[in-house]
Amino acid sequence: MIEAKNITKNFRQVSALKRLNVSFGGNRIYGLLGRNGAGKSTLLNLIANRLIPSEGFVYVDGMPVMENDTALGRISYMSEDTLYEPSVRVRRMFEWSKLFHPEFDLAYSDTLAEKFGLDPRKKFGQLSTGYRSIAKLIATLASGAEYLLFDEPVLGLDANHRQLFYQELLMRYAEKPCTVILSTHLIEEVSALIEHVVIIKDGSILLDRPAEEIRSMGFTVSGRKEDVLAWCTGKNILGSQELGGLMLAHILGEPGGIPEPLTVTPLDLQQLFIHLTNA
Ligand SMILES: Nc1ncnc2c1ncn2[C@@H]1O[C@H](COP(=O)(O)OP(=O)(O)OP(=O)(O)O)[C@@H](O)[C@H]1O
Repeated sequence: MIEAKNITKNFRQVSALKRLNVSFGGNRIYGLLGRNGAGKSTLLNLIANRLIPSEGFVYVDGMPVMENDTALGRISYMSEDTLYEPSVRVRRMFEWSKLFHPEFDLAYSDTLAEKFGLDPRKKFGQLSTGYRSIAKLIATLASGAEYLLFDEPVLGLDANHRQLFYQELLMRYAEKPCTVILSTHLIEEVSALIEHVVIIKDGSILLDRPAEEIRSMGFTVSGRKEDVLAWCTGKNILGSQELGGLMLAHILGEPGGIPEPLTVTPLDLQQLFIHLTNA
């Protein structure tokens, strides 16, 4: 279990995290969501001991992460920042990772490199933006760590590579149980993967719930515009979309008795996110 207890992080005038308490564990896939500047990267950097909290502590399986190689060895963190020298070849980067993560699976990283079309003989600095992300993704997927942290993992990846990453992540997760934290703005793309949602707003936790529970907080009703509008009067509407004569309305609460011509589907995570983080 990763536990962030009473964490405050100040950068001069900016208070990035404010007395935040959150935990991640139980071999689940977490979606760490929040608008730009909410504090997601700061939280991940604190968990991975790349930043020191102004107040509070981070524990991994009961051990403080600060200057604790055993605790840190259980975490593999793919961050937006690049820690690798441009002159390092990709294969060498994987070999170095094995020094820190003894369970690192070099055969698996080679297989992944082939699947993504990444040439492991290339120097890190010669890679395109997308392939730099891919090299870092592979290093985390193959790390063998118990906790896999991804900060904007698919930044710069094309649609095919994004899909491949999600597939490989699920395969890795199925084969070797681990706790995954995915910080991303692509909510629709990851909503099927996420089992637990943590939303940060202005440095505090706004929502920390199983995805299933969130989906049952509301529903989406669709049908002919006039039927939807008539039925929705007086309901707690999060938002709506129109296409031709059809309309989708996202509503908080229980569906109750919905008339025949309308269709009900589970609430979309992205709609709820927009509603909760807009104010
Ligand atoms: N090194 C730093 N120095 C000063 N301020 C910082 C630093 N790092 C982060 N901040 C500030 O802390 C706040 C949280 O930033 P953070 O990068 O954690 O947000 P985020 O949720 O990851 O945002 P995004 O989705 O845009 O990447 C922001 O106001 C940011 O400007």
